Amino acid sequence: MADILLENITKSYTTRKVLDDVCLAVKAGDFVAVLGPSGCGKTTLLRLIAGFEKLDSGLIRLGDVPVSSSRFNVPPEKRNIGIVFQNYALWPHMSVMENVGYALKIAGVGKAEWTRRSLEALAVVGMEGLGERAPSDLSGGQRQRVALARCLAANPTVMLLDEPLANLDVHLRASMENEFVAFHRRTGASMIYITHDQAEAMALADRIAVMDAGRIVQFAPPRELYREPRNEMVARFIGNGLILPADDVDPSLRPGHAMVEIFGTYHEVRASTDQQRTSQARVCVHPAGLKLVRNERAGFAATVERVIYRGSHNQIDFHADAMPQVSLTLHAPDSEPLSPGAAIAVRIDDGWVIPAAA
Ligand SMILES: Nc1ncnc2c1ncn2[C@@H]1O[C@H](COP(=O)(O)OP(=O)(O)OP(=O)(O)O)[C@@H](O)[C@H]1O
Repeated sequence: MADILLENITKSYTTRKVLDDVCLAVKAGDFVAVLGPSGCGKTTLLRLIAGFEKLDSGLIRLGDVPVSSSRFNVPPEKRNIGIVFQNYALWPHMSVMENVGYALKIAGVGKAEWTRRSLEALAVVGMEGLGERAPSDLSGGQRQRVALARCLAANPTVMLLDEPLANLDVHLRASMENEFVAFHRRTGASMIYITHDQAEAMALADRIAVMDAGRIVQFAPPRELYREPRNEMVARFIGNGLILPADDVDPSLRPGHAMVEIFGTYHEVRASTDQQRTSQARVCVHPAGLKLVRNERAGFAATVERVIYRGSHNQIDFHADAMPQVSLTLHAPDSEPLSPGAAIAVRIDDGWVIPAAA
């Protein structure tokens, strides 16, 4: 395992800046997800770490070794990095065993040794007995397992995964998620996992770097991103965050909290300990933090738009009467009979004042 350190990385294609002063420190053995919308620069970041692209400025270190700068670029095969791509990148003319053992073979490892390590790696990913098959005779999930076994056999200190589950169906995705976690535990490799699926990132990673337009906006554990998003982009991207306008933000009540006025009623929400008193702010709430209340003075007035039965709860889509153009959502027990058009009152049980831009 190795630390991965990115210092002030900048990369442009022609005149377009794709990565803009990116800094990231991944501790040895950490599982980090890089999450962001399409085109924000995730794959470019990964290709720079792997050594497939040269950076314009900044420095990348793997462990203690500087591997990329504007002046030098250690080639990919000298970085001891394992890579798993979305399209598996298996060689179609080779058997499963040959695919898994190929890197060891060309590195000069003897046949007995590469066969032993390949068999062991295949067993770890539950593919024993399938070594003689051709990749074309495997399912998508099995191919991804072979790609994982290939990494495992090479025993890398750093693993990069670029949307490895994107081509798999929902059930396979869930079982492969477990596979990745087990793989990480077993190898202790530092892992960087690229995805645009926030649920996947939350399920897998110790920490998530949220990217937007070539920058890392926030790098934090999943819980912190969900509860304390640094800006509106992160708030909306993680856990279906909803943004509400707040007036009269008063943090004097107790540290880490603030009283805010939202749609004419007062609510206590969480806030940064250095939140200043201000006349206007934006508050992030999640469907789970909004509650129906019987006493209409205890919540803001709202109107039900749609009720969707979700088994464990009903999803209530509604709008605040003070802001009818924006649809909001809360979860209510199935015992609560509501129809579209019903007048309701909604209290904010949990919310977070988004810090003012620094
Ligand atoms: N070789 C290239 N030449 C020119 N532009 C490129 C090249 N590779 C990527 N880009 C552009 O750089 C930007 C970032 O691309 P990148 O693939 O890193 O984004 P991404 O976040 O991985 O997106 P996605 O989730 O869609 O894969 C995009 O606007 C893309 O069009």
